[in-house]
Amino acid sequence: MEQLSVTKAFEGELHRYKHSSSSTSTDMVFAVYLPPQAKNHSVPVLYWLSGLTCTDENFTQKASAFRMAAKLGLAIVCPDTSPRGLELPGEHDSYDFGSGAGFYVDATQPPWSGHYRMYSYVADELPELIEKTFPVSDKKAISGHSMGGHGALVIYLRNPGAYTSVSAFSPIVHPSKVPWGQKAFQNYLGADKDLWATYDATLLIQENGANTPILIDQGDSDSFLEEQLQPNHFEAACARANVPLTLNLRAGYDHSYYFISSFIDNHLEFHARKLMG
Ligand SMILES: N[C@@H](CCC(=O)N[C@@H](CS)C(=O)NCC(=O)O)C(=O)O
Repeated sequence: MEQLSVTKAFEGELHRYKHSSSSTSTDMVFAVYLPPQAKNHSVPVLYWLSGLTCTDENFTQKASAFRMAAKLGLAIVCPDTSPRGLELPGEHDSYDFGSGAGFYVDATQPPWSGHYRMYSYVADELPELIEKTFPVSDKKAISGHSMGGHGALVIYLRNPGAYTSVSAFSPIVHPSKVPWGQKAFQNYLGADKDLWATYDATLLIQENGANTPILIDQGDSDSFLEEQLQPNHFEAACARANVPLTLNLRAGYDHSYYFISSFIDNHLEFHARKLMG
């Protein structure tokens, strides 16, 4: 693992690393914020998954999360949103597919299947690496934004017991039914709708339920709300499956990190209560 930087913040440290990933067969970069408590004892971890066009740096630079993470004693791990350094055909042509848009799935279709395996990377490889490298406990939670909110919900729902809690900002809750998800799933997963369903939070919760309350924040002035996000699908599925959901519709907020930074403290406190309770 190559250390790219260490930066002091709120008495803790933000580290960035590059490592060779067995999931993606590429180098991957991730960031980890270690709160000051990590100098004395192991701390729980929140995994943050970002959205389309992002790297690890959108959250670390724009979410304003580290003051609260330092207060709560929470580490935060931010992976990238896709493999990098490849030149697959069409990979860099659009903002909502390919680089910056791995959709947290394990692709089955060539040419993506050899590298675009972000589900395995985030759900399996990265936590294993984090837990053996840093002063963290095996208590973990997961959250994310938009495509990353989709990733957080899916990884949480497919791995019962692995995460103490899940939350999301502006998540793509029903990717099989909206243009962003359909484009990604068609290209990464092919035509098999049963396979699509294993990466669709609304269908997963209908099928499997969940055993902890879920927190979602959504801005009502988000320009993607009607076409891509449609949290009402997830809300209805949670009600049918008897899963407690807090869906905060926030008046006037858009899709940006200004929205995330306005409510990130609530999400960190929500996770800390479960991780440390
Ligand atoms: N208008 C955006 C659409 C993509 C977008 O809004 N991405 C969200 C996640 S879905 C984001 O977090 N962008 C980076 C940022 O705001 O820092 C673009 O084309 O770059």
